[in-house]
Amino acid sequence: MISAYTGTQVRQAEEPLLASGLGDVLMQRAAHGLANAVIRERRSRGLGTYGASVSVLTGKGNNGGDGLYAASFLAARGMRTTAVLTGDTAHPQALAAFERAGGRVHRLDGTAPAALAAEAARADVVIDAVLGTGAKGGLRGSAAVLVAAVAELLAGSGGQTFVVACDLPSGVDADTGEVFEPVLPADLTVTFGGAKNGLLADPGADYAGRVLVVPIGIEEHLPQPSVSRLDEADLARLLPHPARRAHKYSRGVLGVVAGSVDYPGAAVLACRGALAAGVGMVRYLGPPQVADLVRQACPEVVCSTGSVADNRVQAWLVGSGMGPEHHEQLQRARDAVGSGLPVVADAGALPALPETLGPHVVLTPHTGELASLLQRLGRSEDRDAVEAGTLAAVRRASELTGGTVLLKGATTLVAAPSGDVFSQADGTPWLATAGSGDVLAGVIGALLAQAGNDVGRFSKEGVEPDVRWAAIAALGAALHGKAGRSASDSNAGGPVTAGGIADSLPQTWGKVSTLSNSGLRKRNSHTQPLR
Ligand SMILES: NC(=O)C1=CN([C@@H]2O[C@H](COP(=O)(O)OP(=O)(O)OC[C@H]3O[C@@H](n4cnc5c(N)ncnc54)[C@H](O)[C@@H]3O)[C@@H](O)[C@H]2O)[C@@H](O)CC1
Ligand SMILES: [K+]
Repeated sequence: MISAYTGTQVRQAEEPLLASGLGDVLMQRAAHGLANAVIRERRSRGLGTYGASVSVLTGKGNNGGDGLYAASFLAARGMRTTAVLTGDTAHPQALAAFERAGGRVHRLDGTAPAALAAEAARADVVIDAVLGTGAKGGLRGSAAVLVAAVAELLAGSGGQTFVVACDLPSGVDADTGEVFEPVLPADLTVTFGGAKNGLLADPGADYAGRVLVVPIGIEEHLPQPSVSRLDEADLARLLPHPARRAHKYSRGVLGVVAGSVDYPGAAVLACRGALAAGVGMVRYLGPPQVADLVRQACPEVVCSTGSVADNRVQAWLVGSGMGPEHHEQLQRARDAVGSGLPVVADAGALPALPETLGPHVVLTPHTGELASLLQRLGRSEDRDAVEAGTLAAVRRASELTGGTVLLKGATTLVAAPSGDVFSQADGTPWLATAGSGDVLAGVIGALLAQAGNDVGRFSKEGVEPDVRWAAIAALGAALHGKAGRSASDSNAGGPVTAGGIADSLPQTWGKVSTLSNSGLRKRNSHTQPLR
């Protein structure tokens, strides 16, 4: 499990060490981690450090101090280092160490930002160490002009310069993932002590590149994380496996109320997603024409045109491929939610549900649907507002409905009403294809049917009973993302179809579930790139 924290949580964890006079030690550990990441990155590209150039954009706080110390370590490896001081002051000890190591200093104050930006953009490595967790808002004044100019020059340069964000890209809010432009997009973010929430939520994640967590000795003082990401070791432990004497009913039966005469394909894709995600059996309920199509595409599915009450299942999937005019299907969706069983509610079902739900009801909106949901609940957020602050929006929807809310996107966020959030970014942009969401609903439905009652499986991993629904949805998002990536890989990195995602699911499941748990557990996420 990869854990993320707010800036305040990290600063509070640092306090006991700062009180014992270890502030400079912590900073040097962070700086070592950053410098080592730069060296490793160059090595992985077949490049050395001697003679290569580094430019550090430096703020006046501790983030700038990290950057200056890191550059002084890199100078000791033979790199040519330049610092651009954006503030009127800089961390005194770190600046002294930087100058002792032979670094050149430019002061933004009094120098044209354009000239400094041009020099910085010619460097082999740019370290963004202007703002860290102490930032209030984004870059301002000449620092903003400098960073915007560097970003523009690098965007047009063909990607020769490697950009590393120190702790987080300056202008990304550590707590929320909101972005205050301009922000220099990083290839790699090296973050200290624990990941920051803003690196695991869009739009902040768009600017972070790969994220590497460097331990600095504060970890035992950190509280429960507010945002977590399941890694492959978690998937290996949490995905259910059939017992030796399992039968199709004990393995979980999923009822599917999806598709309509207008969108019959959604029913097929939801069923294919569910079948490929290990469920014991799928029962489909819907209009006769759709049921015929489902039977032809998936002979494994038991189809009927009956009611929810007549079907014995462990979980329901409702809503994919349904609109407000499909009254009979919507009534089935409401009945499924009324049954008290776990439900994944997608697309057309979202506007038709009661306002108050339980955490066992997993809603799966995209950003537009989440904005509509929030507006129905009396909030003013539109789609742009949701996109600008995905973490806050998904938490708010979960808090207001009492349901578990999964927001689909490049980063998929799943919020439990307790405020716990899972963030998964396992996929590829090729997953943004018609029908992909129907397959995802199928996967989550299948997992709810198989593992919804297995409280112990999740509590062993420290997941509270009411949060397990969010963990199951996050498992589904991870599996779906990895299957999409694998489908694209088998197409040499090319496009995938929703059906292709479903086809890749069993092999993806097999691969992650046979990973050696113990081996992965030892490779703790703290030193692993998050993506
Ligand atoms: N506290 C510690 O012991 C450690 C902190 N670390 C680093 O320290 C950072 C936090 O340091 P700080 O609390 O000094 O905070 P920052 O380095 O983020 O900067 C805060 C400084 O910038 C100013 N500032 C705030 N918002 C601004 C804005 N929008 N434009 C311009 N200036 C602005 C503030 O007045 C303050 O002087 C972390 O991100 C991390 O990089 C690491 O060295 C590890 C140890
Ligand atoms: K930074």
